[in-house]
Amino acid sequence: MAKHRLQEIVDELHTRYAHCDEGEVATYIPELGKANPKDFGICIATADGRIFDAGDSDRVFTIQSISKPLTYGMAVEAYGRDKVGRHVGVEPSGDAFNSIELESGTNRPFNPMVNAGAITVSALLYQHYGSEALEVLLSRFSAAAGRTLAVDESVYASESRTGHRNRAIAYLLLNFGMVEEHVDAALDLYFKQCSILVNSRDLAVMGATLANLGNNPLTGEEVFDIECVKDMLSIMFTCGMYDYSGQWAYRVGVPAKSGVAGGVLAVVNRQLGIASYSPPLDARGNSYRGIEVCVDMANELGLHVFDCMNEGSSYLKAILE
Ligand SMILES: NC(=O)CC[C@H](N)C(=O)O
Repeated sequence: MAKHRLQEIVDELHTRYAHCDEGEVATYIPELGKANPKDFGICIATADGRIFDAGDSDRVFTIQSISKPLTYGMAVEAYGRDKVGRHVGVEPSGDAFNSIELESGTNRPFNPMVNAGAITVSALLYQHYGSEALEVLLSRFSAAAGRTLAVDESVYASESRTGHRNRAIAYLLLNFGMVEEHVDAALDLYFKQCSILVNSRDLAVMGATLANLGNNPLTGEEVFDIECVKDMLSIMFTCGMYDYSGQWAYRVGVPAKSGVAGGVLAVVNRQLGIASYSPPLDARGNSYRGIEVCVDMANELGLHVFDCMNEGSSYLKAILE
């Protein structure tokens, strides 16, 4: 039987970038520095539950900032958009992910995709769920991935021991009333959510769950409320790749989120979850190969939301038939 076009493309892209050695593995969280820079996995999950993968797509790594859109969706679900909006904005910051800058006038973090915004969101979740927050979060992430996920205790301990900058950000947020008391518990939740172990396949299925309006296409489980999915994807589109978000929208043109362990998750609305894993990062903290793979895939499959091949998603629809 002929290879499916999506299997062909993941295989081609894996071969194309297999020997690329650009980028540096993150070491500011010491445990992340142990990653093998050669690890490289790509996975596509379709909104109707098919999987196409290549390379080390089963290799686990910590989700890091790719947790941020998921916790944001959970907070919007728990509190509603207005209340969450009083604590965190929706504007791209144009700054690095760990910037201490807050929005002038409101003192809110710019958006939930940078650390300041994500810590605020974790604080809201802690306030809502108390000591059960981690369990609630793990079960939601697991439902999105379609398998039981767990925290990598050594990455968590490593970040908790060295995360002074995030601690400073959290106390600044306390000073401005963006987070309330329990700062240390909120930070602990944030460090743990970043340390959840996933593989590229898990991320792709999470992406397919978002693409499929919040319903996991492999398990049939309703994971996220449809209104929250709209908010999650909007913010991933404008802010998901930090200070590369403008270029990403220009070159790839779909919502996405990266993490410092080397994961990238992209979503083609109603159609695909795309994930890659490659630990070496560029200067902005995005996986070097992850960006290249997504740029090429977007060009070759006409994924960009404004691509002329993408009229009514017809090109991809035909491939998916
Ligand atoms: N960009 C990232 O993935 C950052 C997440 C990391 N846990 C941090 O807070 O620094």
